[in-house]
Amino acid sequence: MPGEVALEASGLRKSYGRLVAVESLELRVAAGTVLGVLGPNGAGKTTAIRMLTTILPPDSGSFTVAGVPHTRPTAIRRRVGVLPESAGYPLGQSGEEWLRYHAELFGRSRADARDTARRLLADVGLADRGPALIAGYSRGMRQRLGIARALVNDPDVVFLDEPTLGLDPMGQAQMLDLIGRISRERGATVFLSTHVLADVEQVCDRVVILNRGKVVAEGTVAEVVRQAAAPRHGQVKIPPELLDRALAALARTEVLAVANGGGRLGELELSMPAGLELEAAATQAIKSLLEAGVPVLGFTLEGGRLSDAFLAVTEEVS
Ligand SMILES: Nc1ncnc2c1ncn2[C@@H]1O[C@H](COP(=O)(O)OP(=O)(O)OP(=O)(O)O)[C@@H](O)[C@H]1O
Repeated sequence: MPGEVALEASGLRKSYGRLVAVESLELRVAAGTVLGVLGPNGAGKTTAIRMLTTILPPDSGSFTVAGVPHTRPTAIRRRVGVLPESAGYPLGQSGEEWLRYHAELFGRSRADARDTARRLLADVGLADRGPALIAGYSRGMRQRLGIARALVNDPDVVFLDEPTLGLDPMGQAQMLDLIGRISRERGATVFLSTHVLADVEQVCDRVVILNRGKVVAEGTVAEVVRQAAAPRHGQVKIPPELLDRALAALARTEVLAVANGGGRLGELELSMPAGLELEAAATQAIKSLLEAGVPVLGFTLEGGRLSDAFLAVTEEVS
């Protein structure tokens, strides 16, 4: 359903007693998007997922999932798949039995449920482990089984709460590959709650940063970095013997410079202050070096870092 809106929320709010967990959530997510939802601990990510999957009723506000309004929770549940933050698994069942059971819960016939279970096990790289007891699965295998379970009903929107938590690098890579495929091969929309900024940079089309229950930044990774007015970074290479002269020259500009590796390599790490045009800052730095008689042997500018943007939009109030 390209061009359609998969997820929309307006003024969504939830409090636990006096604590406001989600203050006023505004979202509009196009179908097929992999949306990364970032936020410090307690920002309201899990609460938002619980509301959008109809587990938790909001105090106020409204939302739609795959075009279905929140007033029809049963219809929404048929259209979503969820991998909860700490999913529990029946250790005494095999992966295939467990998936078959869930496929039957969604109304599939026994034969269809068995085929679905086997197909999904293959999709998540567990084809040969389907008959084995879940008790013997590694954490990464359990998480992939959890994704398979979230897909038994061919959902339009898949909610994943911290899916790479506790996985080793291989497990993380497999999980990220799987997340990308959910969008590419199934056309489903993914709501990915995570603390891992690198995961977002790798698989997400768009990002939302939540802080204290509110969206504080939204857009593509590049847009969020720009909106956040985070500092930008670069590196300059100069002859090591001219290090002091270079640092003195740069100290007269608005660019902050620090020598890498104690200065032996002649590499300086540059930090351009937020608010200063990147090109202007770079020009200023190079000009001041050349005017001081310091040859510039190399110069690179990095794209904005999501980690800096994250800190810039969350640190002043946390
Ligand atoms: N059942 C509950 N009862 C009371 N307070 C709760 C409950 N669930 C969450 N909270 C509080 O609501 C706030 C938001 O919690 P939530 O779990 O939604 O945040 P989160 O962004 O998912 O956090 P984390 O990244 O740590 O998982 C937190 O302050 C949390 O302590």
